[in-house]
Amino acid sequence: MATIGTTNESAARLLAGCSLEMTGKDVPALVEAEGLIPAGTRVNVTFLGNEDLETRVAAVRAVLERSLLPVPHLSARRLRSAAELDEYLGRLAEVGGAERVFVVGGDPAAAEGPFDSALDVVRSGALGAHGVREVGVTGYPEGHPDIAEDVLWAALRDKVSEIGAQGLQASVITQFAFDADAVVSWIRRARTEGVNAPVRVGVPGPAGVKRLLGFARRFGVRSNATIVRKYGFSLTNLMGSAGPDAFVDDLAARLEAEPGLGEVGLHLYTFGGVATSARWVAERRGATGGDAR
Ligand SMILES: NC(=O)C1=CN([C@@H]2O[C@H](COP(=O)(O)OP(=O)(O)OC[C@H]3O[C@@H](n4cnc5c(N)ncnc54)[C@H](O)[C@@H]3O)[C@@H](O)[C@H]2O)C=CC1
Ligand SMILES: Nc1nc(=O)c2c([nH]1)NC[C@@H]1CN(c3ccc(C(=O)N[C@@H](CCC(=O)O)C(=O)O)cc3)CN21
Repeated sequence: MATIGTTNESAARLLAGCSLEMTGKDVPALVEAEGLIPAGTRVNVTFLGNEDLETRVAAVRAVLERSLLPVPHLSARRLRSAAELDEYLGRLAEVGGAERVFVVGGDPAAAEGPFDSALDVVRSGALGAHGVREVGVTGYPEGHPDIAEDVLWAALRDKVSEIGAQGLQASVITQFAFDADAVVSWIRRARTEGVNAPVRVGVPGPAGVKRLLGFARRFGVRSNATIVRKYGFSLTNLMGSAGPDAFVDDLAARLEAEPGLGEVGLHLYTFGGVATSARWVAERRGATGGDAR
């Protein structure tokens, strides 16, 4: 059927440019995934509270050594001083991994240093000074448990316009979600808010159902029974694992039915399963006929 064929093509396109995410502890998994991840793939490196600067830099180097593009995260509230921001960006520039960063506010309820929000980090001017050219920021298709909707939209507009004013390229990665409909509505709203930066839709890679629902609870991501069943979870088998197959097909079909949403891609939160996610993308691309770049 023609419609299915076309949808498969757009799913393949989403998967072909898909970015991944890893923590400092995932370097062995990245090594295991060697050969499965196409050169030029963006790999985000998280900024967890329980990892230090050299662990993060080592992960960025591991990404670079595999001809992949590192996107190190900076967590505004976790930075204890402007000097710490400078030191990390300096180390990233030294190893050749400072071109792209992703800036988040950070989960701590209060700032541990001078930066209360991602915008504060952008405004410091430190990014461009260290050679950053692309700055990613967050998006929340289903809202944030502790931040009001109007505050989130104002923050997004302000960040994207400040990044542009500094001559840098803005992009958005959304918090993971299980409901493609909510995601598409959010992108539509972003465009009407004047946010025209490329959006990467965040979705969990294949992982254990219990683990995924645990992370969803921890980060305040909506996961009611209807939505998660549609996503592909089996709630009667919590020991099983679930992948985003249905979500990606659904998203691809919706994007195709609604051209004019601008540049939209995919981002996989791997939650400790970099190799599993890389294998899943490789298999799905094969299955849907997507070509390697
Ligand atoms: N979406 C993602 O992939 C990730 C999201 N986060 C979390 O998202 C939250 C906000 O980060 P951004 O979206 O970059 O917002 P942001 O830094 O652009 O801030 C937006 C507004 O919310 C306030 N804010 C920032 N962090 C907050 C927090 N933890 N609790 C309450 N208010 C906060 C800021 O002062 C500002 O007014 C943080 O909790 C952050 O840790 C953290 C890591 C990854
Ligand atoms: N609000 C919010 N805060 C975040 O920190 C966050 C989000 N949202 N959205 C998704 C991304 C992905 N995040 C993460 C966080 C931790 C691991 C992780 O593997 N952590 C462990 C294992 C913990 C466990 O198994 O429970 C670790 O080794 O630290 C992976 C992705 C952080 N992210």
